[in-house]
Amino acid sequence: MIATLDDLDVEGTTVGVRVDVNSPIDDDDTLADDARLRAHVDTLSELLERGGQVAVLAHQGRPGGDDFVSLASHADRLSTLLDRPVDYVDATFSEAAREAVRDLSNGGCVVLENTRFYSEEYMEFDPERAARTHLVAGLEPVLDAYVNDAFAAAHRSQPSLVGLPSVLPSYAGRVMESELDVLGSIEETDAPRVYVLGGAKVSDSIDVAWSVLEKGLADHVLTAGVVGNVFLIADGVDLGDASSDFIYDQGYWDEIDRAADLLDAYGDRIALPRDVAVARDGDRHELGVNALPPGDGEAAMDIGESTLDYYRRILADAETVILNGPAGVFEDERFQTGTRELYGTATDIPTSIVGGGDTAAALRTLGVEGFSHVSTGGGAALRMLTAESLPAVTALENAPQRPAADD
Ligand SMILES: Nc1ncnc2c1ncn2[C@@H]1O[C@H](COP(=O)(O)OP(=O)(O)OP(=O)(O)O)[C@@H](O)[C@H]1O
Ligand SMILES: O=C(O)[C@H](O)COP(=O)(O)O
Repeated sequence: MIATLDDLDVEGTTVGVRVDVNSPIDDDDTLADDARLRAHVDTLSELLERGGQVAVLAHQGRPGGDDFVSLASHADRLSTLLDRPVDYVDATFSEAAREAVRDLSNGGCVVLENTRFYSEEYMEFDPERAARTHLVAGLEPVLDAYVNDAFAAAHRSQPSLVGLPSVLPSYAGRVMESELDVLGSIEETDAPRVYVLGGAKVSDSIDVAWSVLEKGLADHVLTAGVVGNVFLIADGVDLGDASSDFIYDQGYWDEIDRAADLLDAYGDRIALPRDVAVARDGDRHELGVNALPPGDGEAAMDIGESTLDYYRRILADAETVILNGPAGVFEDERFQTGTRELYGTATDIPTSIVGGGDTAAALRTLGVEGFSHVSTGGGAALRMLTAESLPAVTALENAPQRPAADD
């Protein structure tokens, strides 16, 4: 059983809140998109309005990446979104950070520096070992409680996610709570249950497909995007050099064998595209799989109309649909049809759940709305959709005794 903000006596309490604001970054190293920050406004406002003092912890990017930047601009943006002053300190657990946290008054908020500026935070530990890291030792003395709202990072076993809840009374924030409510009960959703796997993360999608087919969670798996292309090749279709080279360059060539094994084991429940769209003379041009390979240099960039008809027929009987990854290269207007139509059809199904940060952004751009739930998580959502536990969630479940709630 995980405690929530309803169980926390907030007034006068100093709370470390782990959020996931890992976002696209502009050339000047500042935040380019605030969607992930906006998701955490409810949790942070509630804590501040209930008289808490909040120290925000988060990572941004990965060491070596162009988006591995300070959280200064995140703090600025958060101040606007929360409509109150938000401090920022360029330290995470040093004396300067502790001083900034101790200086908070009730209703005060400080953003600490990118947790991954410290090497331990980019390692995976078991919770007990994570509790003995510098970050946890440095922050524990100035925090009374810990709130984890970072569902999108909950598949990582890193100190700020599993170490702090080992030593502090711990609670799920509002984002975490709602994600767990929906994604934690996939097994309880009504069947027939259809998984739609698109996008470009082929290995992850094949893992999900294995798991949900093996566990009997999926009545059908519909493939699209690069995932669909890999399954077509695994099924013996010649997609031509452009698509094959792309799959090879992305490091997914070995996945073709895994896809073939999956087709051998569960082929009757896996649906493959019946046609694809390529760019020909500058326009979208659809080709049935029997007409493949496409011309020189033509890559399969989207699913076509006959695939959409086929998938719509399967979806017509579904009670629950779980979707991850776009059906095509939605960044190019000519190849948005598959994603817009397939996801649009899914909104008519009683329970429709979307996972994947890029997918959520694509749907916003395409104006497709009306799902039962759009997850803030990419990798974390995928893992939950296979009904597997997440280390940061387990850490919350095992967190120590907590003080009584406000009333
Ligand atoms: N047929 C295709 N060929 C090449 N790329 C494709 C194709 N179909 C989809 N894509 C690409 O897949 C990418 C998105 O896939 P991805 O798996 O990263 O989505 P996601 O799961 O929503 O993301 P995340 O897990 O990062 O939140 C897009 O950039 C899109 O252009
Ligand atoms: O964007 C995400 O999926 C999360 O913030 C986790 O980031 P990571 O994959 O770099 O650990």
